[in-house]
Amino acid sequence: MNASLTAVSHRLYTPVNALHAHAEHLQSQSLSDLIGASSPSARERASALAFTLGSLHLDLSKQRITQETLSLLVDWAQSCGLEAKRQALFAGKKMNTSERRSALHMAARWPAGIAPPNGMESAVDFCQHQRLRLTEMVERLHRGDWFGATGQSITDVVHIGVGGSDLGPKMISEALADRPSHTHVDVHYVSSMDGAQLLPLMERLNPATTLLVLASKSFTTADTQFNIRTALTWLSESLEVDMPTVCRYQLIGVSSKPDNMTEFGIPDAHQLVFKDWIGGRFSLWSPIGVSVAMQLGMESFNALLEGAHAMDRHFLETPLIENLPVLVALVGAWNCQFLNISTHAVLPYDGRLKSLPAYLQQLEMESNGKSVSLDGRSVAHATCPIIWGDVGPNAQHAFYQLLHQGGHTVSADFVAVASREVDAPQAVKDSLAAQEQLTLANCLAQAQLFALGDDAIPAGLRGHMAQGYRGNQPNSLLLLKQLDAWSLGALIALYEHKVFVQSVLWNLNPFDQPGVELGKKLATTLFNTMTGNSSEQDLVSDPSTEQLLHKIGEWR
Ligand SMILES: O=P(O)(O)OC[C@H]1O[C@](O)(CO)[C@@H](O)[C@@H]1O
Repeated sequence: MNASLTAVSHRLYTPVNALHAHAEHLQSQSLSDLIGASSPSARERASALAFTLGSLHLDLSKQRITQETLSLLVDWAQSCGLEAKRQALFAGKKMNTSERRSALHMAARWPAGIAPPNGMESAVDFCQHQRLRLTEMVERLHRGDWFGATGQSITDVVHIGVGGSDLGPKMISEALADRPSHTHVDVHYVSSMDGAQLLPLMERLNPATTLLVLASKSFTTADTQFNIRTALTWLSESLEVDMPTVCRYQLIGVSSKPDNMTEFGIPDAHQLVFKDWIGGRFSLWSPIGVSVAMQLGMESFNALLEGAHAMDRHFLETPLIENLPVLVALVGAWNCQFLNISTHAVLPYDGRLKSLPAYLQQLEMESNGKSVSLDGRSVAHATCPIIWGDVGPNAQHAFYQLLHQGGHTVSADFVAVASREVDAPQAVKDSLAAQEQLTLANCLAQAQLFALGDDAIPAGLRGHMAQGYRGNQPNSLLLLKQLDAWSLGALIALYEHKVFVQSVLWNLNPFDQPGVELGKKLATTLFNTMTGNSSEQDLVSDPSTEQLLHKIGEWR
């Protein structure tokens, strides 16, 4: 019997107890012991923990795991019924139990001509119909056949949404902005409820050639409703046309509530619909991505969906031990639950991925930041870690000091791109190629230093360099061959399935967000108080808030 099993034999054997015992046993081994030059099996281990799918490469060799860890983790996943639940997800079973809904974002990227799994067929039909409508709208815009209320052709699109109706499309638009595209349309994103992002656009853009996209699954989110009201008022006032006319010509609606869109004055031909079985934070593949398609063109948008679909098939069909989203999820849960690492940094080594950390914050934390399990019990441990991060090379000059020598243990995902296609004169290309290599070298060096600490310092330099790098900070590398639409689609779908797998391990519903709703209700109450519309029950009772309301009132 091995050491971990000996330890667990004193307690009731469960996969979770076995993992705790294994974690205790591994405490004595640092990452240096596992991957350092002195470890005889380091090379073999590194190669066993590296996985490639198409243009995506995953390296888990700097995680605090052994083959035994992985096999215990897979046992745990199997004991949670992961294989059956994965099947149920794709078959459209109501995985979102609190809202009694399926979670079929995979249907939005299922290609025509490939039979979907049983149970997903009607969802795929619906999504393909909406994709045709979306394609028509995008092509009309790109042909220059979309005219504003005063007869001028549209040049700019302002996408107004928040949370899942903003973060995904915005992140993709930024990441792929330099891809060749034949469109002449500029896309801008507005989400902040205070109007701070909208104001400069209203100063800069031509109202006669600006199209608004109102992206809101629920069609009730105050942030979006207030932004759209200001933007429509701007168009109506500056063009001197009434509001219904502006809505008829210069507004597209994307929502799961077609009746609300109609009531708002959005003509049927300018409505795109997705169903409530696509969660907000999983919706960038649905018509919520229309602005991405408007910016990049349908070819790139379709390639994004194809990459995501390839990851869906891989997730659905591959054994757990070789399954990329499963492995990433298992390692994440291992760090969080068994090694007690409660924060996780997302560090893209490519400026085009600057919004990836914010996107993943919502995807992971809104999905699995929960402590009541599916059977209504309190979960006894922290679930999702705190996700945070920034563009890696810039962050090296900001918060890496703490990661290297501060007292916190942090896990990290490094995300890097191996090469970049640039259309520029040869000398500029050469110079940029050197920048790429410098960036990759920095990425690998930091990952090494996180893992090995002082042991990463070459012997010849040890005397000259400050010591005290703790190391032992586990990290993964996700390397894309290129930052193209296919690879990005596959990467994002990997993270989506990671979230699902972790929800199965922790027995959570990843598809609702009850905690967010209470905050919204409280804000409405305070808004009513501030605008003099409060009723008796709206009155704020705590003196701290009352005092602040008073101060704001004094200064406004
Ligand atoms: O698309 P909607 O309905 O406007 O919601 C926006 C966001 O608000 C939330 O409900 C809460 O932040 C998210 O889940 C959602 O993505």
